Amino acid sequence: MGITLGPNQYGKAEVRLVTVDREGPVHHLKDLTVSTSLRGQLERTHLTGDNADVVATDTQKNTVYAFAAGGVGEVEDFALRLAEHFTGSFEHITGARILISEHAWNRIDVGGTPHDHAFSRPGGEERTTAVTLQDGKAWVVSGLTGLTVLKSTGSEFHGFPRDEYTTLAETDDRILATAVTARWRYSATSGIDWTLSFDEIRRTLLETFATKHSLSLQQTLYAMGEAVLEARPEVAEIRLAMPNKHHFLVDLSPFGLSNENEVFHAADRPYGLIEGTVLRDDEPADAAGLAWYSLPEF
Ligand SMILES: O=c1[nH]c(=O)c2[nH]c(=O)[nH]c2[nH]1
Repeated sequence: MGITLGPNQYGKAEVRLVTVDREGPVHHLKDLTVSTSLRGQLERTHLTGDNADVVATDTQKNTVYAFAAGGVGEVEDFALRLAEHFTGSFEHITGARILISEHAWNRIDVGGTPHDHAFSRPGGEERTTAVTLQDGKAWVVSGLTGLTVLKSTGSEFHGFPRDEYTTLAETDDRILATAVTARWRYSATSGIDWTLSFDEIRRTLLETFATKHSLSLQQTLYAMGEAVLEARPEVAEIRLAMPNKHHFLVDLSPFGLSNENEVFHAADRPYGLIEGTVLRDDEPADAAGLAWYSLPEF
């Protein structure tokens, strides 16, 4: 019986990086969490403790900060620069996975004017990118998390099977709420206006959620993915994870009151978790190859 080392990677997780880009008195902030993971011929350190091939995670962290000098630019380009640096500079490092979450800051509005250098943090949404570079081939999977949305009508759920454990009432008018996590794989790694693409995909996701009359969250998920693929040719595939943030009608009958679809309990847990991939016919599901391998959440 032999024992061998299987797939492995290592790096610095969650490097917190804030940059201030000064355009005279007007400051531009970038607030990122960057995780680096390197892959390659790393048997020596695992099997014998010989660290000759190990780019220290401390070095990886320092590289992230050093590369931020002079400007981060778009997160996709920053991640590609880092991945190319690590794989290009160290012979035994043949692959890199760089994850970046970008935390938004909005300018504080002072008397109707956006302030030059004071910002506020909008709620929990993040823009994300995951760049994978392996043996010279790169993939970009970008996305967003924490995009919390709710529609107070335009959602039904009925026609599901009933057995002895089914208590859920059928409804033709319910609240539909979710916090969207979306990740999409780009078909190229250059020649794409990343921010424009992100903004348009986000807008398409929101508009479809708002306007598609929903018979299930699954149907809404598919419609959102389909709309993105129809609108954005640069996207090869999109994966969505959407928790069903249940809003249950409160039984007011003990108080002699009726509830005309008006008073709800916003439940925390458990929640339905609806996940799905929407693909192009001409892009087989496994075309992603290493793009998705060991990505958190998918
Ligand atoms: O949109 C829904 N999909 C489900 O699969 C489901 N299951 C459930 O209890 N409520 C809902 N709602």
